[in-house]
Amino acid sequence: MKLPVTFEEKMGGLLGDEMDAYLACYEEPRYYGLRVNTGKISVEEFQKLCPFEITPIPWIENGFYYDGERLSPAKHPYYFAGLYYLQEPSAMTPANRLPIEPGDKVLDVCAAPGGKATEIGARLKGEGLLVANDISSSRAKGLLKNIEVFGIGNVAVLCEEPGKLETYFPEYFDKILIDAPCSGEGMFRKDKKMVKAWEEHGPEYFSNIQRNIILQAARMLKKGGMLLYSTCTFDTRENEQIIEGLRKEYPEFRILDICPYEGFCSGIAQAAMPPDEELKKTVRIFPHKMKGEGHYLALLRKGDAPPKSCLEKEPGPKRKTGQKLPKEAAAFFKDISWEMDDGRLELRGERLYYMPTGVSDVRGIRFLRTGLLLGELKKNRFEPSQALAMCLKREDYAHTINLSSEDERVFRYLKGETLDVENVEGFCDKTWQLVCVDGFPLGWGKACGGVLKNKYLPGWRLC
Ligand SMILES: C[S@@+](CC[C@H](N)C(=O)[O-])C[C@H]1O[C@@H](n2cnc3c(N)ncnc32)[C@H](O)[C@@H]1O
Repeated sequence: MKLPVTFEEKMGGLLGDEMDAYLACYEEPRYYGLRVNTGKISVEEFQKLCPFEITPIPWIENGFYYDGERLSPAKHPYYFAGLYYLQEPSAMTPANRLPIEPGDKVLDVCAAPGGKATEIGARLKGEGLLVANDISSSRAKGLLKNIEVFGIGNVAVLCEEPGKLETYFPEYFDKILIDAPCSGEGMFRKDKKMVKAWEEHGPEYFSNIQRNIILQAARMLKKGGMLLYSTCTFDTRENEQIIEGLRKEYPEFRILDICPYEGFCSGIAQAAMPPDEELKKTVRIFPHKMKGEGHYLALLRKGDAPPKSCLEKEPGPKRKTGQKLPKEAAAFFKDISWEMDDGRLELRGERLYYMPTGVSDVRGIRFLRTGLLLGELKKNRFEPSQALAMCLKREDYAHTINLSSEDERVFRYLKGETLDVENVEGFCDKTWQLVCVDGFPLGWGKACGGVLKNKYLPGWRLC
């Protein structure tokens, strides 16, 4: 693979004797990874169920390698059921090493398409709040879809400049993840187009953006909160020097140790002026040292106090919009076993939402979604949403049609076709049916005279 000369010179300076081993990696195939959605299934259960070969990624409890040259896990029904996300192994590390607790308020500043936000959402276990933001509205649409497929309902998906966000969320979040836009040097093997992009916009260009984002994020973090900064590039201007810039501006930020793995390399103390030994606590992932394409990560705490779990001690602003379940929806929700808090219901036009606790008013911010869209009120009836289907467990809803992943009707359902379901266990005429694959919800159908009218979201259908 042809690499830019200036890039090779720089890497030679960074790696010294290891440069030959690093360059040899470009002759090897790239790594493919799959991350289990622990919000839907345990790792053990998934390993039993998984129909193709996977091998554990040693530093990520819910991460696995698969042979991406031979297999297409994105075409399997379990992917549509949100049981896993496909992600390059080293890119799994930032969200994995940010300690998330259910109940935290977490901001993912640069979240699209959701590789880290989906993991954060799974680890919140439905408690607390995930604010997933991306400046690009087209990328934020993909982010929303991935969050919905994963069944994450305690969420706000925003599409805003971090500089504007900070006026709404001063010292608001317990945890913040910045997976910064970067020159992508760790992506060269995975995607050759990244080399050309690097030549157009290199480390100098991105470091200016990163400097601003990290300072804006710092102001949105509570005292005692944790911030994880990551890139998929090797240049010190985008990595250690960004951390150093933050600490010069806000000396209360302390660098924390990151849960180790034998293949991790230390950050580079000499990248700072004067050299800063603390930077050695930050982590570099190089492809010649471990089976991942390349990443940098730094974990920091703002001040000393431990972060407060926001929910019990500090309930969010009381919302005035809470209301009783509209009568059109009440009949439908009798079949759902959730205990719902009426105070969290919000009707906007015809759309009914279930709001997370602790979310502040986001009027004035560009957003794609706040809360879980439950469904829409039509003339005297209620249509449940795709997002609701993905949030449910099979046992949460009274009427389910469960098909085996080997049943060809699963693929026909995903393509949007009407299905013959009269002989399927659980079939019940004239009701909304939750269609499941091996017990995991895929979407809705409406039973009518022995057939199932397909209500799988048109934009998600298999082509
Ligand atoms: C490395 S990607 C994020 C990948 C994502 N975290 C994931 O794991 O799927 C960086 C993202 O930052 C977004 N971005 C670029 N400039 C930004 C800014 N100033 N504020 C917020 N997001 C920005 C880009 O649109 C891009 O989606």
